[in-house]
Amino acid sequence: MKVRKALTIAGSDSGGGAGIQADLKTFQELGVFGMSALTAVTAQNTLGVHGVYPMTAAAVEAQIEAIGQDMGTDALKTGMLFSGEIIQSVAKKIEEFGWKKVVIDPVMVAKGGASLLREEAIRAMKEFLLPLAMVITPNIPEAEVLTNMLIQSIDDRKRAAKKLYELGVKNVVIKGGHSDNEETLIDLLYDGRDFLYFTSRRIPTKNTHGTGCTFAAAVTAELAKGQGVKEAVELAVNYVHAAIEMDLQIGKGHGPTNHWAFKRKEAAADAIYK
Ligand SMILES: Nc1ncnc2c1ncn2[C@@H]1O[C@H](COP(=O)(O)OP(=O)(O)O)[C@@H](O)[C@H]1O
Ligand SMILES: Cc1ncc(COP(=O)(O)OP(=O)(O)O)c(N)n1
Repeated sequence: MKVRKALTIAGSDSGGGAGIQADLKTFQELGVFGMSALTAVTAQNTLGVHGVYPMTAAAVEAQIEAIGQDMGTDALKTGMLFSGEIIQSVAKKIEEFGWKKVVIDPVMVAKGGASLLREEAIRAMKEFLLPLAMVITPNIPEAEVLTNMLIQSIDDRKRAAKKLYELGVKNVVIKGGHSDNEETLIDLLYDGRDFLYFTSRRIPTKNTHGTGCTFAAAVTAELAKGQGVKEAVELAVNYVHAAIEMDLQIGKGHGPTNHWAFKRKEAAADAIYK
């Protein structure tokens, strides 16, 4: 059996719901071997971010180098990158190792409002990282920052997706969690030619901490297994939906999602149809 590998380059969430913890749980659940390069440690729980302690760019490079020199990876994702300097180091290493299945989750702000990316880093992200992306997965506020646009309608989102594509990203997913529709959510995929709409029911819950990380990690895991972008995004939409639907009720604030849920749902469906 060939073991598929996926790398996350992201920050640590001590609360376990977002960041590298969410990524590694998702990789494991989807059957790929997870590896990590840490960009920052956050002291975080369901109530918010209480401290951010970035790694040096040299430490981030050394971790990626260690993985690239020995194990390699079938796909990678980036999450919290914190500074322009770290972004440049990450982009340099991705190019050096010639990695192509690159998923960029342009993490900027945590749910409670804490900044996870310095303002000066946005330019570096657009200049150095986005041209290397096979897939980018911004939420609506992140897409607004990256395109300098106000996004209120689906047509705005389509225009923003085209702008991001023009920056060199091969596939753009603008997620719909922050839209004002209380019934349904649309995650939109643009591949430079067609728009695809993944529609799901909005689940009324405050326990959505780490949904963005989990979504991008699921896309990465599927790409690592050899799936196409459309199939990977479709799986990610379903994976996150199950994780929100069967929430865990942990903590006093915005609780984490349930990374076991997707497999449990699949197992239950298998049992029914046996
Ligand atoms: N309340 C919800 N019910 C169902 N799906 C949701 C809900 N909130 C977010 N999602 C899904 O979670 C994923 C992440 O969405 P979004 O909230 O836009 O990103 P982020 O977590 O990065 O802010 C998307 O697939 C979105 O459709
Ligand atoms: C360490 C770390 N990385 C990323 C995030 C943001 O995660 P996201 O999935 O966008 O979830 P919310 O913060 O919006 O719940 C984070 N909080 N911490």
